[in-house]
Amino acid sequence: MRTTVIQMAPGASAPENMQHARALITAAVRADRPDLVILPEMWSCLGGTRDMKFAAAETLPGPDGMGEAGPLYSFLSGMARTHGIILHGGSIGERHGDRLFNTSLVFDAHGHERARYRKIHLFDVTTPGGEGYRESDTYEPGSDIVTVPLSASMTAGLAICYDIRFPALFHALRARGANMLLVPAAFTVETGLAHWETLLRARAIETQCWMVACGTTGTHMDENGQKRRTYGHSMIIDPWGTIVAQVSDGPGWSTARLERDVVETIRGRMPVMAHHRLSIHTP
Ligand SMILES: O=C(O)CNC(=O)[C@H](CS)NC(=O)CCC(=O)C(=O)O
Repeated sequence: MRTTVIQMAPGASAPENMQHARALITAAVRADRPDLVILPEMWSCLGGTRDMKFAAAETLPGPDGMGEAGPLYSFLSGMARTHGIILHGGSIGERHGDRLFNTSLVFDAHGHERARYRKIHLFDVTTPGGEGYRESDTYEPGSDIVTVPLSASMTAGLAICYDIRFPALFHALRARGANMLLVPAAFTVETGLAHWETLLRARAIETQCWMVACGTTGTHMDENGQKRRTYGHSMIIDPWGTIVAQVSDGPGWSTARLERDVVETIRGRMPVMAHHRLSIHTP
Protein backbone atom coordinates (compact mmCIF):
# COMPACT_ATOMS: atom_id res chain seq x y z
CA MET A 1 0.00 0.00 0.00
CA ARG A 2 1.71 3.17 -1.19
CA THR A 3 1.23 5.69 1.60
CA THR A 4 1.84 9.44 1.61
CA VAL A 5 2.15 11.72 4.64
CA ILE A 6 1.16 15.33 3.90
CA GLN A 7 2.89 17.84 6.16
CA MET A 8 1.02 21.17 6.40
CA ALA A 9 1.48 24.52 8.15
CA PRO A 10 -2.14 25.34 9.05
CA GLY A 11 -3.48 28.66 10.27
CA ALA A 12 -6.87 29.26 11.88
CA SER A 13 -8.88 29.74 8.65
CA ALA A 14 -10.53 26.53 7.49
CA PRO A 15 -11.17 27.78 3.91
CA GLU A 16 -7.49 28.72 3.49
CA ASN A 17 -6.34 25.44 5.02
CA MET A 18 -8.58 23.54 2.60
CA GLN A 19 -6.91 25.35 -0.32
CA HIS A 20 -3.48 24.33 0.95
CA ALA A 21 -4.58 20.76 1.60
CA ARG A 22 -6.07 20.52 -1.89
CA ALA A 23 -2.87 21.78 -3.52
CA LEU A 24 -0.61 19.43 -1.54
CA ILE A 25 -2.81 16.35 -1.99
CA THR A 26 -3.15 17.00 -5.73
CA ALA A 27 0.61 17.45 -6.21
CA ALA A 28 1.48 14.42 -4.06
CA VAL A 29 -1.03 12.16 -5.84
CA ARG A 30 0.29 13.24 -9.24
CA ALA A 31 3.92 12.69 -8.25
CA ASP A 32 3.75 9.55 -6.10
CA ARG A 33 0.48 7.74 -7.04
CA PRO A 34 -0.34 6.68 -3.46
CA ASP A 35 -3.17 4.35 -2.42
CA LEU A 36 -3.46 6.08 0.96
CA VAL A 37 -2.90 9.72 1.93
CA ILE A 38 -2.90 11.10 5.47
CA LEU A 39 -3.20 14.70 6.73
CA PRO A 40 -2.01 16.00 10.16
CA GLU A 41 -3.96 16.73 13.36
CA MET A 42 -6.20 19.82 13.14
CA TRP A 43 -4.90 20.69 9.67
CA SER A 44 -8.24 22.50 9.28
CA CYS A 45 -7.65 24.99 12.13
CA LEU A 46 -4.57 25.24 14.30
CA GLY A 47 -4.30 27.96 16.90
CA GLY A 48 -6.81 30.77 17.07
CA THR A 49 -9.34 31.59 19.74
CA ARG A 50 -11.96 29.26 21.15
CA ASP A 51 -14.50 30.97 18.89
CA MET A 52 -12.32 30.35 15.85
CA LYS A 53 -11.94 26.67 16.78
CA PHE A 54 -15.72 26.35 17.08
CA ALA A 55 -16.28 28.25 13.81
CA ALA A 56 -13.96 25.82 12.01
CA ALA A 57 -15.56 22.76 13.62
CA GLU A 58 -18.64 20.97 12.39
CA THR A 59 -21.32 18.49 13.33
CA LEU A 60 -20.67 15.17 11.63
CA PRO A 61 -23.31 13.11 9.86
CA GLY A 62 -24.61 10.21 11.95
CA PRO A 63 -23.17 6.71 11.46
CA ASP A 64 -26.35 5.87 9.56
CA GLY A 65 -25.57 8.68 7.08
CA MET A 66 -28.28 10.84 8.65
CA GLY A 67 -27.61 14.56 9.00
CA GLU A 68 -25.98 17.12 6.76
CA ALA A 69 -22.25 16.90 5.96
CA GLY A 70 -20.28 20.09 6.69
CA PRO A 71 -17.64 21.70 4.43
CA LEU A 72 -14.65 19.80 5.87
CA TYR A 73 -16.41 16.44 5.70
CA SER A 74 -17.52 17.13 2.11
CA PHE A 75 -14.03 18.32 1.17
CA LEU A 76 -12.35 15.15 2.51
CA SER A 77 -14.91 12.84 0.95
CA GLY A 78 -14.61 14.71 -2.37
CA MET A 79 -10.79 14.58 -2.41
CA ALA A 80 -10.84 10.82 -1.75
CA ARG A 81 -13.35 10.21 -4.55
CA THR A 82 -11.75 12.62 -7.07
CA HIS A 83 -8.32 11.05 -6.71
CA GLY A 84 -9.48 7.48 -6.04
CA ILE A 85 -7.42 7.34 -2.83
CA ILE A 86 -8.08 6.22 0.71
CA LEU A 87 -7.90 9.50 2.64
CA HIS A 88 -7.22 9.72 6.36
CA GLY A 89 -8.38 13.25 7.15
CA GLY A 90 -5.86 13.91 9.97
CA SER A 91 -8.20 15.37 12.54
CA ILE A 92 -10.83 18.11 12.60
CA GLY A 93 -12.98 19.66 15.30
CA GLU A 94 -16.27 17.82 15.77
CA ARG A 95 -18.97 19.82 17.55
CA HIS A 96 -20.34 18.20 20.67
CA GLY A 97 -22.46 20.57 22.76
CA ASP A 98 -20.24 23.28 24.27
CA ARG A 99 -17.09 21.32 23.54
CA LEU A 100 -15.44 19.60 20.59
CA PHE A 101 -14.04 16.17 19.89
CA ASN A 102 -10.67 16.02 18.14
CA THR A 103 -11.78 13.58 15.45
CA SER A 104 -10.14 11.54 12.68
CA LEU A 105 -12.18 10.44 9.66
CA VAL A 106 -11.11 7.85 7.10
CA PHE A 107 -12.70 7.80 3.64
CA ASP A 108 -12.39 5.05 1.03
CA ALA A 109 -11.58 5.65 -2.65
CA HIS A 110 -15.30 6.16 -3.37
CA GLY A 111 -15.50 8.93 -0.78
CA HIS A 112 -17.43 6.85 1.76
CA GLU A 113 -16.57 7.19 5.43
CA ARG A 114 -14.98 4.00 6.75
CA ALA A 115 -13.82 4.99 10.25
CA ARG A 116 -14.15 7.69 12.89
CA TYR A 117 -11.79 8.03 15.88
CA ARG A 118 -12.00 10.62 18.68
CA LYS A 119 -8.70 11.46 20.42
CA ILE A 120 -8.68 9.70 23.78
CA HIS A 121 -5.73 11.29 25.63
CA LEU A 122 -5.87 15.11 25.88
CA PHE A 123 -2.79 17.32 26.17
CA ASP A 124 -3.16 19.08 29.56
CA VAL A 125 0.51 19.61 30.13
CA THR A 126 3.15 22.16 31.07
CA THR A 127 6.28 21.60 29.03
CA PRO A 128 9.73 21.86 30.66
CA GLY A 129 10.07 25.30 29.04
CA GLY A 130 6.96 26.42 30.95
CA GLU A 131 4.45 26.48 28.09
CA GLY A 132 1.00 25.43 29.32
CA TYR A 133 -1.54 23.49 27.25
CA ARG A 134 -5.09 22.68 28.31
CA GLU A 135 -6.66 20.78 25.47
CA SER A 136 -9.52 19.69 27.73
CA ASP A 137 -10.73 23.33 28.02
CA THR A 138 -11.98 22.98 24.45
CA TYR A 139 -12.09 19.26 23.79
CA GLU A 140 -13.90 16.27 25.21
CA PRO A 141 -11.98 12.96 25.24
CA GLY A 142 -13.14 10.07 23.09
CA SER A 143 -13.46 6.56 24.50
CA ASP A 144 -13.52 4.10 21.60
CA ILE A 145 -10.50 2.17 20.28
CA VAL A 146 -10.73 2.05 16.48
CA THR A 147 -9.21 -0.22 13.84
CA VAL A 148 -10.22 -0.29 10.17
CA PRO A 149 -9.31 -2.73 7.38
CA LEU A 150 -7.98 -0.72 4.41
CA SER A 151 -7.20 -3.59 2.02
CA ALA A 152 -7.15 -7.38 1.96
CA SER A 153 -3.80 -7.33 3.77
CA MET A 154 -3.62 -4.09 5.76
CA THR A 155 -5.58 -3.06 8.87
CA ALA A 156 -5.02 0.38 10.37
CA GLY A 157 -5.11 1.31 14.05
CA LEU A 158 -5.99 4.94 14.76
CA ALA A 159 -4.48 7.35 17.30
CA ILE A 160 -3.81 11.10 17.51
CA CYS A 161 -0.73 13.02 18.72
CA TYR A 162 -0.43 12.88 22.55
CA ASP A 163 -1.94 9.35 22.35
CA ILE A 164 1.53 8.11 21.31
CA ARG A 165 2.66 8.45 24.93
CA PHE A 166 0.19 5.72 25.98
CA PRO A 167 1.46 2.28 24.92
CA ALA A 168 -1.66 0.53 26.27
CA LEU A 169 -3.69 2.05 23.42
CA PHE A 170 -1.24 0.69 20.84
CA HIS A 171 -1.14 -2.68 22.51
CA ALA A 172 -4.94 -2.78 22.20
CA LEU A 173 -4.77 -1.75 18.52
CA ARG A 174 -2.33 -4.56 17.77
CA ALA A 175 -4.51 -7.02 19.69
CA ARG A 176 -7.45 -5.96 17.49
CA GLY A 177 -5.56 -6.80 14.32
CA ALA A 178 -3.74 -3.62 13.33
CA ASN A 179 -0.60 -4.04 11.24
CA MET A 180 -0.25 -0.33 10.52
CA LEU A 181 -0.77 2.69 12.78
CA LEU A 182 -2.01 6.05 11.47
CA VAL A 183 -1.14 8.97 13.74
CA PRO A 184 -1.82 12.59 12.83
CA ALA A 185 -0.14 15.06 15.18
CA ALA A 186 0.64 18.69 16.06
CA PHE A 187 3.63 18.08 18.33
CA THR A 188 5.30 21.05 19.99
CA VAL A 189 8.84 21.81 18.82
CA GLU A 190 10.15 21.44 22.37
CA THR A 191 8.66 17.99 23.07
CA GLY A 192 9.17 16.96 19.46
CA LEU A 193 12.92 17.51 19.62
CA ALA A 194 13.08 15.46 22.81
CA HIS A 195 10.59 12.63 22.14
CA TRP A 196 8.81 12.48 18.75
CA GLU A 197 11.05 10.05 16.87
CA THR A 198 11.77 7.92 19.93
CA LEU A 199 8.10 7.48 20.85
CA LEU A 200 7.09 6.67 17.27
CA ARG A 201 9.86 4.14 16.76
CA ALA A 202 9.10 2.53 20.13
CA ARG A 203 5.39 2.14 19.28
CA ALA A 204 6.33 0.64 15.87
CA ILE A 205 8.87 -1.77 17.38
CA GLU A 206 6.76 -2.97 20.31
CA THR A 207 3.59 -3.48 18.24
CA GLN A 208 5.50 -4.73 15.17
CA CYS A 209 3.38 -2.45 13.01
CA TRP A 210 4.13 0.08 10.29
CA MET A 211 3.94 3.57 11.80
CA VAL A 212 2.62 6.45 9.69
CA ALA A 213 2.96 9.71 11.62
CA CYS A 214 1.88 12.96 10.03
CA GLY A 215 2.62 16.24 11.79
CA THR A 216 1.94 19.92 11.33
CA THR A 217 4.78 22.37 10.94
CA GLY A 218 5.14 26.14 11.22
CA THR A 219 4.05 28.90 13.58
CA HIS A 220 0.50 29.16 14.89
CA MET A 221 -1.15 31.70 17.13
CA ASP A 222 -2.78 30.30 20.29
CA GLU A 223 -5.82 31.58 22.25
CA ASN A 224 -3.72 34.13 24.13
CA GLY A 225 -2.06 35.52 21.02
CA GLN A 226 1.13 33.62 21.86
CA LYS A 227 3.11 32.10 19.05
CA ARG A 228 3.34 28.35 19.08
CA ARG A 229 5.55 26.29 16.79
CA THR A 230 4.97 22.71 15.75
CA TYR A 231 7.63 20.16 14.98
CA GLY A 232 6.84 18.63 11.58
CA HIS A 233 9.16 15.68 10.87
CA SER A 234 6.33 13.55 9.54
CA MET A 235 7.65 10.04 9.04
CA ILE A 236 6.92 6.47 8.05
CA ILE A 237 8.64 3.76 10.09
CA ASP A 238 8.77 0.05 9.32
CA PRO A 239 7.84 -2.60 11.94
CA TRP A 240 11.53 -3.08 12.77
CA GLY A 241 11.79 0.60 13.74
CA THR A 242 13.63 1.90 10.69
CA ILE A 243 12.56 5.27 9.31
CA VAL A 244 11.79 4.71 5.62
CA ALA A 245 10.35 8.11 4.66
CA GLN A 246 10.52 11.53 6.27
CA VAL A 247 9.63 15.18 5.68
CA SER A 248 11.89 17.71 7.43
CA ASP A 249 10.65 21.26 8.07
CA GLY A 250 8.07 23.15 6.09
CA PRO A 251 5.10 21.89 4.10
CA GLY A 252 5.60 18.89 1.82
CA TRP A 253 5.08 15.17 1.60
CA SER A 254 6.85 11.84 1.61
CA THR A 255 5.81 8.39 0.44
CA ALA A 256 6.66 4.78 1.25
CA ARG A 257 5.27 1.37 0.33
CA LEU A 258 3.80 -0.55 3.27
CA GLU A 259 3.80 -4.34 2.93
CA ARG A 260 2.21 -6.96 5.10
CA ASP A 261 5.00 -9.47 4.43
CA VAL A 262 7.48 -7.39 6.44
CA VAL A 263 5.11 -7.47 9.42
CA GLU A 264 4.56 -11.22 9.14
CA THR A 265 8.28 -11.99 8.91
CA ILE A 266 9.17 -9.88 11.95
CA ARG A 267 6.27 -11.24 14.02
CA GLY A 268 7.12 -14.80 13.02
CA ARG A 269 10.74 -14.50 14.10
CA MET A 270 10.12 -12.51 17.27
CA PRO A 271 6.63 -13.45 18.55
CA VAL A 272 6.41 -10.88 21.36
CA MET A 273 2.61 -11.05 21.46
CA ALA A 274 2.80 -14.74 22.38
CA HIS A 275 5.49 -13.98 24.98
CA HIS A 276 3.46 -11.47 27.02
CA ARG A 277 3.39 -12.51 30.68
CA LEU A 278 1.56 -9.46 32.06
CA SER A 279 -1.71 -7.96 30.93
CA ILE A 280 -1.75 -4.19 30.54
CA HIS A 281 -4.75 -2.59 32.20
CA THR A 282 -6.10 0.83 31.32
CA PRO A 283 -7.71 2.74 34.23
O1 LIG B 1 -5.36 22.19 20.00
C1 LIG B 1 -5.57 22.00 18.79
O2 LIG B 1 -6.31 22.71 18.11
C2 LIG B 1 -4.90 20.85 18.12
N1 LIG B 1 -4.38 19.96 19.06
C3 LIG B 1 -3.11 19.98 19.47
O3 LIG B 1 -2.30 20.76 19.02
C4 LIG B 1 -2.77 19.00 20.52
C5 LIG B 1 -3.42 19.47 21.82
S1 LIG B 1 -2.86 21.04 22.39
N2 LIG B 1 -1.36 18.86 20.66
C6 LIG B 1 -0.81 17.80 21.23
O4 LIG B 1 -1.46 16.84 21.61
C7 LIG B 1 0.71 17.87 21.34
C8 LIG B 1 1.29 16.71 22.08
C9 LIG B 1 2.74 16.89 22.31
O5 LIG B 1 3.37 17.79 21.78
C10 LIG B 1 3.46 15.93 23.19
O6 LIG B 1 2.89 14.89 23.56
O7 LIG B 1 4.60 16.23 23.53
